[in-house]
Amino acid sequence: MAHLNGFQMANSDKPLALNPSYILPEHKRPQLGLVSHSASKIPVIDLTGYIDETAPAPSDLVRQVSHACEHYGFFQIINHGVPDKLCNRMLNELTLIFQLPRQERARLLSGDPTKEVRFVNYSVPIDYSVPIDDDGPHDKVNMWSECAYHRWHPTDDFTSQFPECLRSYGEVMRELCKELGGLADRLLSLMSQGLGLKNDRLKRRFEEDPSLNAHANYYPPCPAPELTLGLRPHKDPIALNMLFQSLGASGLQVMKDGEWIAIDPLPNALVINLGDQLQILSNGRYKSTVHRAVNNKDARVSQAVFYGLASAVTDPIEELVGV
Ligand SMILES: O=C(O)CCC(=O)C(=O)O
Ligand SMILES: [Fe+2]
Repeated sequence: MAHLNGFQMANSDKPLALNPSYILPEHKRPQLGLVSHSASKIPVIDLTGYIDETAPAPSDLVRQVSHACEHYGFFQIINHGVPDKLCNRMLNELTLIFQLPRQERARLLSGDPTKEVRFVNYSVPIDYSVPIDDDGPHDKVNMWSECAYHRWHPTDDFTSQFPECLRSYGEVMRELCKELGGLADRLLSLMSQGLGLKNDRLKRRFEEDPSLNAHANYYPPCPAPELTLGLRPHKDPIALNMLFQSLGASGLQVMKDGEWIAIDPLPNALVINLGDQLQILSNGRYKSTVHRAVNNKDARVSQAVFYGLASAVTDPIEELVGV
């Protein structure tokens, strides 16, 4: 990805620079030399031929998904049925929205979570408390990233609220999200089957009270990846994340058995991870896992498409209680 020298955060009239507000205290730094880049450490699951979520899936596929959900909370999928061209077009359009003049992004900058479309970065005060599993008081340090939040939906035109400057990004997202609705159904069916439930059990539960949000993340080129973080260690509070990442820069890292493992981008793969809601719905069988994003000398983008329940409080699926 091209170097964007001179990137400006939406609310700053100066090019982004490594000032003390981005530098982590020593014990919070990412220690990149200790991170494992072994591709085999996080499962890669091939979904070839799995098209109809209403039919029973091959038992080996169900086993692979269930094993990944129980032991990692993260896996990558290939041959997932979402056209690769569309995924790449979306990542290109996403990159372009962070090349918009910063004044255009500034108009959409807001810490108000009720706004349907908004940009955020860590120097904008948030007027609500985000339920994240944080590992300590480094709140004063800004993360080296900016994000565009918006709703998504497989069939509604969620882009009708988008301003003109997001039109082209919105068009490709709308097309992509039609596909992601189907992918989410297939994944939830595999997970339901892995839990010994009816294929449509999780899907039906989500449909009672759905929440659909997308986070388009931009990590600007960083002169000192060792001293900064793009996203602090956290678990996703919602149920399911379908995550796209740009090729060429590795940034996503997952905590497993006390070690950070990089999920280096794989061509045409999507990263799937579970959040706290699926851990609860599965009565603790499936795992929500701590992860973070680190920076690179080059820019990196990712698109996190979250699906889950709107309510902050949820119970395990009834059939899984007391078994
Ligand atoms: O950029 C990434 O790969 C991670 C994004 C993420 O964890 C999030 O948006 O919650
Ligand atoms: Fe996350």
